[in-house]
Amino acid sequence: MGTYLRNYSDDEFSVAGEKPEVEFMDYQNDDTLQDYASEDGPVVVTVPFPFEDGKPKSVLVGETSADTISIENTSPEPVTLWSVRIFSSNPEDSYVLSMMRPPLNDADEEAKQAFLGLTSVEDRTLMPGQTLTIWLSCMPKDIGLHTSIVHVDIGEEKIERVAFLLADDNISKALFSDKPYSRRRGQNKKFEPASIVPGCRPTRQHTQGFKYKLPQFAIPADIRELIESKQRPDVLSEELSMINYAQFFSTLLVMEELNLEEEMRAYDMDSVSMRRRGMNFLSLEVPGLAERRPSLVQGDFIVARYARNDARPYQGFIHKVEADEIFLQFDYQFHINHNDRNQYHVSFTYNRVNMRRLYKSIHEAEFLGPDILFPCQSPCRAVKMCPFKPLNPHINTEQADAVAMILGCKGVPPYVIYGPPGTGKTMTIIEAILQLYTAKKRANILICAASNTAADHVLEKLLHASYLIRPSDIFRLNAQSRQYEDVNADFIKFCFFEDRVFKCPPLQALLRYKIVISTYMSSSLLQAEGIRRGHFTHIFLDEAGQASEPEAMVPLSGLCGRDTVVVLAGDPMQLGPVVYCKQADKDGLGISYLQRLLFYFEQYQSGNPNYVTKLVRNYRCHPAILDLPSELFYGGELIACKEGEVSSYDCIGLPNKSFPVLFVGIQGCDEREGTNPSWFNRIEVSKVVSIIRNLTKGGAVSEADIGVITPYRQQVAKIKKALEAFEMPDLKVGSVEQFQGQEREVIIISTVRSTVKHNEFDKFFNLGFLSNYKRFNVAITRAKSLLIIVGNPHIITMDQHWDRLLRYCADNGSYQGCPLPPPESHSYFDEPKHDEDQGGPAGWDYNQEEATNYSYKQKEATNYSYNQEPSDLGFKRDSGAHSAATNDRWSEELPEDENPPSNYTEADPEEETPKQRVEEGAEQGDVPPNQWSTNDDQVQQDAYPAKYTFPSGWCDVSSIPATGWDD
Ligand SMILES: Nc1ncnc2c1ncn2[C@@H]1O[C@H](COP(=O)(O)OP(=O)(O)OP(=O)(O)O)[C@@H](O)[C@H]1O
Repeated sequence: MGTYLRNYSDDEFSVAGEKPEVEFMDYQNDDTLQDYASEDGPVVVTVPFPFEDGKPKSVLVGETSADTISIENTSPEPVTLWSVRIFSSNPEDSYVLSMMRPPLNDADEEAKQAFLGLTSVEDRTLMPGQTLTIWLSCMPKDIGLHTSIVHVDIGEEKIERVAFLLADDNISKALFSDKPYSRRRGQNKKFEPASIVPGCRPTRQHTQGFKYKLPQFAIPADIRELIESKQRPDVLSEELSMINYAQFFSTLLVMEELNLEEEMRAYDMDSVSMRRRGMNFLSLEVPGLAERRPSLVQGDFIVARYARNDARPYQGFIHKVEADEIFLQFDYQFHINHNDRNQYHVSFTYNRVNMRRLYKSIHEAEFLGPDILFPCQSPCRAVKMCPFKPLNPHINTEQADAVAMILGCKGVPPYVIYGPPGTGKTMTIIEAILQLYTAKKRANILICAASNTAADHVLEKLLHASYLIRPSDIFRLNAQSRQYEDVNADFIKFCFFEDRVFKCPPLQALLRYKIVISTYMSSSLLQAEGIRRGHFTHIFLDEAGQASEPEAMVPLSGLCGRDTVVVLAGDPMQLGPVVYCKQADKDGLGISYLQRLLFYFEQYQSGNPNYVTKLVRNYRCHPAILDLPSELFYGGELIACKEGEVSSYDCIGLPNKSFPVLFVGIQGCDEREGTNPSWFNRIEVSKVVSIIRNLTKGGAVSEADIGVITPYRQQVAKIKKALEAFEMPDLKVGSVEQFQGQEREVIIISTVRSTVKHNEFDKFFNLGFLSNYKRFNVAITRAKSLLIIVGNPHIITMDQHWDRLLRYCADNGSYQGCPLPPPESHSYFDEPKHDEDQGGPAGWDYNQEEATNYSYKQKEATNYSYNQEPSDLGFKRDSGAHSAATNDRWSEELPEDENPPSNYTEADPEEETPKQRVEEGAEQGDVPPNQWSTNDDQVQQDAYPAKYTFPSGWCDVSSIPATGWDD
C-alpha cells in the first residue's frame, strides 16, 4: 500500500516554498507508474532513483550517480513544459539536472566535454506522445542521506518528484546488509507441563551439603488466570505493608514472569529438523542464538513435538551450546524414533531460577522486619559519627561525613548515600570499605552491584588501594554463566573457577574472605553455599537505584542479620530496575528499594543525616558537560569541581574550542536485518569510526579513554565490527546500561534512529534514548572532558531533553553536519513523568498530528527524511511509486499484525527492549543458566528454615510435577 498525491493546480503551486493543502489517496498498485498516470492526467513523470529493496539506493561518496526523469505527454494535444527545476536539495546544491547523461567517472571524457549541470530546464513544447528525458545527478561529498525535490511545471499541472540517495563510504558499505528483516513468528502454543515426556539433564555440578531445594514457587493457577485475563489483583491496590509485602511483590513478579514466558514464545520454531550428533545428542540450529535471541545456556531445555501428528511433546535438555546450534538430550525413545528428516515444532522455555530467587527473597524479607522494610515505623536513631583519618586525601567534607556515619552505624535501618552522577558515591563507599577493612578486624563486607560491569568497577576501584589490601582477602563472586573471557585478566585472580568455569567456593573458603563483591542476584549463591545471616557485618548496595526491590532483597533477606550495617548508594534519576512488564513496572516493580527508602526518609526524616547523605559536588564532568543535566534533572544544584580545559581535542577541530559538547548531525538510515529486531545505522557507524580515528591519530587520545554508547545491540556489534580493522580492543562500546557507574575522558553517543515513527514504538516499550530521560541522563553524564553526539537532529528534536541538548550545542556554536531543524514550536513526544510512572500504552500520547505538522512546516527539502511517509512530510508530492510503495516497509510503520499485541507485552521481539533487557538482565543477574540449578537448587537448612510456610497458593517443591517443566 502506498500513497498517491494529486498533481497541484496552478494556484496551489504559486507560492514557492509554501505547501498547499493536499489530498492523499491510497492506491493498491504500488509500483507501476502507468497505472496512476492514467488516472491522473495527460503527463507522466517518472521518479528518479527508485528505492531498492525498500531502501534508498546506496552510492559511494565521490562517485557520480545519475538517473533519468522522463516526462511523457500522453494526451492528444501539445503541452507546454514551463520548467523543470530543482526546488531544493539536501545537502545544498548536491544535485544537478542536465539534458545529457553526466560523466560517471574521470575517464568518461566524451560525457565530460558535453556535460552542462543545470538547476532548471525551461520552456519547451511536448508534442502528443513525446517524451522528454532529463538527467538528475548527484556526487555526494560526504556520507548520509542526499535528497532532492524536483518540480515539474507543465501545462496546467505542477508535479513534484523527490529523490533519495544514501551515500556510503567503505566503512558503512562494508556493513550493508541485504538480508531483509522479517519478524520471527512464534507458535503461540503452550504445552501442558503434565503431558511432556521428561528429558535427560546434564550432570550437575557437585554441591556442598545442601539440604533443601530452592522452592519452585510455581505460579498459582488462579493468579495466572487473573493476570492473563487482565484483571488487577486486589493486593496491588493496597498500600505496601509488612502484612502484604510478600504477596504484593509476588504478584508483580508473576506479572513479570508471564511477560517473560510470552517473550520466549516468540522464538518458537515450526517444522524444523534436528541432526543426530554421535550416540547421545540431537542438534538443533537456532537462528539468533549467537546474539542471545533467544538466550539459551547449558541446562536450559526446549520442548519438541513431531510436526506431523499430535504426538506427545518431549523435553530436551541443552547439554552444549555452540555458535547457533544447541546439543540436546531427550528421552531415550525420542532418540530411537528420530530421523534427520523428521520435522518438529520446537518451543523454548524460560529458565525460572532467577525468578525463584526473587520470590524467595521477598518471602524471606519478612524476617528482616520493619527496620529494613519500613524504617519509618522504627524508632528514630542517632548515629555517633566515628572519626577517622581519610585514606583517600581527596575525599570532601560531605563524603567524609558519610564515611564517619557508616563507621558509626550499628545495625539497621539502612543508610543511604544519594547523589547525582559523578558526585563520588562509589568513591565514598570505597573509602568506607577501606576504613572498615583496615580498622575493624571483625568486619566482613559484602558489596553488591547491579551488573557484572558495575561489580568489576568496584573491584577496580578497591584495587587502586591494593597496597592496603591482601589480595587473598578479596573475592569476586561470578555466576557460572559468566564467560571466563569476559573477565579482565587483572581480576581473574580474585575469582574462583575450574576449567575456566566460574564457581562459588566452598563455605570454608568463603568464610575466610573479608571483602566479597557480587551482583545482587549472584549473592544468593553465598546463602546457598551456607553463609548465615549476620556473617557480613556490612552490606553495601551500590547502584541501588538500578535494582528492583525484590532484587535488593536477595542479599538482604538472605544475609542481613540484626547487627548488619546496610548501606545503599545510588541515584533515582539514573537508570532504574530492568522490568519487562509495563504494568508491573508501573505498579511498583520499577521502583527501587533505594527510591522507596528515600521517599520515607524525605517524608519522615527530611534532612536527617542519620539516614541520608546527599552529595552534590561533581568531580567527573567538564562544567559545560554538567550544566544541562544539572539544570534538567537536579534543579541546578550540582557543583562542577572539574577543571574546564579542552586543550587536547584540536584533532577533531571542535568548532567552539572552549565548549566540549559537540553535536554531529547526520541523516543516515536505521535498518534491521534477518530476524534480529535490533536496529543499526551504518552511516552513523562510519561517522563514529571516523571521529575515533581522528581522536586517536598520533596518540592524541588513547583508545582506553574513549567510550561509545549506543542504545541498540546491533549498533554495538556493527561499531565493534567496524573497529576490528583498527585494532582497538581497549575501546569500550556498549549500551547505556553497560556504562552506568562508568566514565571515560571522551564519550561518543550514536543515537541510531532516523525514522520518526520508531519513537512512538520505542517509547511504548520504554527503549531507545528518546523514550527514557534516565537513559538520557546516564548517557550524557559519562564523559569527563568531551562529549560527542552523532545523530539525526530531525529525529531527536522530538524529545524535549534531546532537543535541549541539540539547541545547547547549536547556541554555543558547537553543531556540525546536516542543516538543523528550525527551533520552532512543535510538541514533543510526551515525556514520561519524572516519578517513575512511565505509563502504559494509555499513558502515551504520541502526537502524530504534531509530528506531521512539524515536518509540514519545514520549508526546504533539507528536512526530508526518506523514511517518513509522504503524509508525515506534509509535502505535496508524488515521491513516486517507489517511495510511496516502499515506504510502507521502510518507514517501519508496523503492519497491523506487528503492532504491539493488545494484551500488551513488552516482550514483543519486534523491538529492542526485550532483547536489550535480556542482555542487561543477563548482565545484571547473570541470568538463567543451568549453574543456577546446580548451586541453587538446594539451599542450606539455616538459610531456609524447614518450619517456614508459604503463603497459601504458593506451592513448595513437592507439588511440582516430575516433568521438570519448572526446572
Ligand atoms: N572528592 C573527590 N575529589 C576528587 N575526585 C573525586 C572525588 N570524589 C569523586 N571523585 C572522582 O569523580 C569521579 C566520579 O566518582 P564516582 O564514580 O565515585 O561517582 P558516582 O557518584 O559513583 O558516579 P555515578 O553516579 O555515575 O555512578 C571519579 O573519577 C572519582 O575519582
